[in-house]
Amino acid sequence: MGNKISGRKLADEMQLEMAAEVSAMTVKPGLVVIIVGENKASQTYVRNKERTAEKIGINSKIERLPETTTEEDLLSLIAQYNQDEQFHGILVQLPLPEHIDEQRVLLAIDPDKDVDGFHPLNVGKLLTGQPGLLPCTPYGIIKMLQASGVEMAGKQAVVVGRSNIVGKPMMHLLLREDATVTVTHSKTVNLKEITRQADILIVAIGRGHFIKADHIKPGAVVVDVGMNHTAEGKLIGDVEFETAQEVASLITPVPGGVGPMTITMLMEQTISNARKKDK
Ligand SMILES: Nc1nc2c(c(=O)[nH]1)N[C@@H](CN(C=O)c1ccc(C(=O)N[C@@H](CCC(=O)O)C(=O)O)cc1)CN2
Repeated sequence: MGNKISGRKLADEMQLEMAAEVSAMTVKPGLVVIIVGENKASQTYVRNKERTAEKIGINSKIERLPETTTEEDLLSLIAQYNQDEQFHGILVQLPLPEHIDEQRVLLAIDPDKDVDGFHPLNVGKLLTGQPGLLPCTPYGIIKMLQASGVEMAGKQAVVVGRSNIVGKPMMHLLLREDATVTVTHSKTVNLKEITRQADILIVAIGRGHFIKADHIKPGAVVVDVGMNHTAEGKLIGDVEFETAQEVASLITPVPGGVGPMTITMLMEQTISNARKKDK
């Protein structure tokens, strides 16, 4: 078995449609991305966001701040962009340096401009089933599953990982699609017994090749959110792709799976915010 879901291909298609939509808008969507420090992976992701925004016709501004930036300085920059009507989306790249309180920073972003969906108000809306801005990685995964014709209603979905960015919001989005959801994590006992029940297995545990073929029920749909670098510098997922694709009916690769969709959903939410201001 084994059939790759290309997030890259779907992302390219969606971005083309977005570019056409933006060119017809009277308000140019604006996105500001704030990055603090020199984290190499974060620098790459931010560059990719800038390139994608440019391709679509979104006005993007990158605020690159030094590692030594104080929490107060970061908060006052966010307050400035909260007031700036040119920007419909504000994103603070994570992780932040240790001396900055991440929750305080996320709380400072205007919830209506929180295109990352991390503000507690948007998290609460997701939890209570109200429309709101969504975390981009789980939102992108739902889009990929829908585009691939994967039925979620009534299916057993297992999420491996309980982060605020992926695992927890993924659980709520799958529930919204009427899946039956189990969330597992690093302290789960008998993990393999649980993952082998999954019709849909979402893996976001942050450990390279943690999930092997024998964790997977034959015919399951497997989504790999992992992004790990080997000692040789190779990018690998949380799932051992080569063996897993023999068992899965559909599987996302790393790279080229979930990652490009994360950036695409960020652009989608920025455009959708700008559309509210469009005549
Ligand atoms: N404020 C946020 N911070 C972080 C988020 C987020 O959604 N919001 N998610 C991750 C990083 N991330 C986006 O910011 C992200 C990671 C990876 C990719 C991606 O396209 N990856 C490529 C491979 C890239 C490479 O070669 O290294 C792929 O999978 O094909 C996009 C976005 C943590 N921080």
